[in-house]
Amino acid sequence: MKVAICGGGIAGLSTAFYLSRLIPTCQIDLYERDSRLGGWLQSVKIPTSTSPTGNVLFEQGPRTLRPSGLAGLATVDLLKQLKMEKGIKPILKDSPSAKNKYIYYPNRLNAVPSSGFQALKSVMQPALRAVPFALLRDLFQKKKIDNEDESIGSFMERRFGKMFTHRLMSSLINGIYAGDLHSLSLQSTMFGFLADVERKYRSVILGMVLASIRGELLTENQKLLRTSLLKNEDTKELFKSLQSSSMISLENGIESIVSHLNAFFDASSNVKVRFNQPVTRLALSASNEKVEVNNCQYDYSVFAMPSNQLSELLPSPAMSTPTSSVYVVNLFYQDASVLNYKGFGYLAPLRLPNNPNHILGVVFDSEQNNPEQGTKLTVMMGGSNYAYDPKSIPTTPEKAISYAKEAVKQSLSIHASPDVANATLQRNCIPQYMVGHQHQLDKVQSWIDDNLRGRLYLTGSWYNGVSIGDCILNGYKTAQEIALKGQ
Ligand SMILES: Cc1cc2nc3c(=O)[nH]c(=O)nc-3n(C[C@H](O)[C@H](O)[C@H](O)COP(=O)(O)OP(=O)(O)OC[C@H]3O[C@@H](n4cnc5c(N)ncnc54)[C@H](O)[C@@H]3O)c2cc1C
Ligand SMILES: C=Cc1c2[nH]c(c1C)Cc1[nH]c(c(CCC(=O)O)c1C)Cc1[nH]c(c(C)c1CCC(=O)O)Cc1[nH]c(c(C)c1C=C)C2
Repeated sequence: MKVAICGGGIAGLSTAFYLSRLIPTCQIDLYERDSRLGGWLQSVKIPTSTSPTGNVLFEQGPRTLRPSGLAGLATVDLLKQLKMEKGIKPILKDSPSAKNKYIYYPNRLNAVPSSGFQALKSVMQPALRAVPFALLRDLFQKKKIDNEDESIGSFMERRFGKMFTHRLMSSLINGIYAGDLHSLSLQSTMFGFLADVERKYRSVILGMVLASIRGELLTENQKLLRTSLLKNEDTKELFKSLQSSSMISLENGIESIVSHLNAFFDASSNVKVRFNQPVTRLALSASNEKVEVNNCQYDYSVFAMPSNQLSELLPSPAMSTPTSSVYVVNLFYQDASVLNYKGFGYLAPLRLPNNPNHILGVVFDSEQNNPEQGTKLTVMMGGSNYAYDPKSIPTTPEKAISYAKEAVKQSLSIHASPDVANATLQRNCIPQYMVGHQHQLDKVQSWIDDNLRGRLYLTGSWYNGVSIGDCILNGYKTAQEIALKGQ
């Protein structure tokens, strides 16, 4: 069997890895248009004399992995298979970094409640005073009468009221999708399960408790994937040991996953990585028995590229997943005491007054991984605001760094200048699953089934889940489906 995997981000890489393990006789060609693998996984080490390690490790993209849930199980399995468990830096659930998340509103940090009791106390904070009333409101709200998809904002306002939605939920959506919760689909984002809970139980708060107790939060297919992943005793043991952690980071940076995968492919006889080879042609062969990628024929192909490539390569119905762009500014201070907060970081609500540079939030990186023994922050700017106001995109990295310094001065009272600063504009980096995303995806999938005889698989952040864990899980699932067909 021959398989082409199009795209060398974490989605394509994990698909290639699992397929190579499931079918050692399968010849796998992985096409990547760039000279590097990893896509948005971008860890950089910048030399500096201000750190005892001689450099400072910055994440220009993702930095944390979720070890819980089905996507978390797939992540842990991949880390175990790659023998990376020793490099895992767990962030324990009861640590300040996990418990302390903040909302910046209107001009101060508000600690997000991490327990029921704290939720009641949150009336004392401007950003969160609606929380207790929002939770009460949900208990008496009627449920939606139809099953149509709606925006996260519409759902949250209906269940929990406007203030809770604007101040807390819009911040959270900034911190995951860098998006506008009034445009994003409830059904297709990580909150999709809430629609099912409301349909079945009316109250979301009560329903989540009952659904979790009854094991209803996973579909039958997901339960099969979980059983399959847990068959590996080593994975099961590592997964169990990480359940006391809310997140994990990796000692040598998130991109170390890519280096381990690359080393695996170099050592394997059945995976060929085609660097600097963009996929420019994708079609069913004349015999209808093969799929052609560029000028080679394969039994199956896996599409792990941005959805805008779909309409360039196939006459399928459009899959126009919009995207948001984020300016990522990394700051390092040799002084470990410049930050007066312990926690994961803070997020800003969507329409924060006096936020001309569209600050989305700041990650307190040195709280999670601090070999440099200083203070490390990542300021993220833009998101949906850059789409509404493209002129606000900083025209140079220096400008972005000055905006980031202004933000940490205003929000964290950090007046010192950073010893090392790094700014990267990540254009079109986070897919925006708009209302109706799943309906669009279904149309494309049925076109592919009809016109490519099911020989093309879609995976990646553009389709069903933006987290690294979602991409790895879908890579595992896709490899299993191809292996099943190849039997
Ligand atoms: C700033 C930022 C912070 C994030 N933080 C987190 C986090 O903390 N935790 C988390 O779980 N997730 C996080 N994410 C999300 C996660 O990083 C991404 O969703 C995920 O990496 C996407 O992987 P992918 O393989 O689907 O796509 P991509 O990484 O986009 O990879 C696609 C690959 O396809 C290649 N390609 C494109 N077109 C072609 C072509 N025609 N031919 C050949 N190759 C092609 C590209 O060069 C690229 O290598 C973050 C994302 C960003 C941008
Ligand atoms: C300030 C902007 C952003 C921060 N992270 C991201 C943006 C745009 C991107 C991002 N972060 C996470 C994911 C994966 C989502 C998932 O499905 O797991 C993505 C795409 C991880 C994450 N970040 C926050 C949460 C609650 C999560 C998911 C759950 C988890 O892993 O625990 C919130 C959050 N993000 C940022 C900050 C500063 C912050 C909270 C204070 C940065």
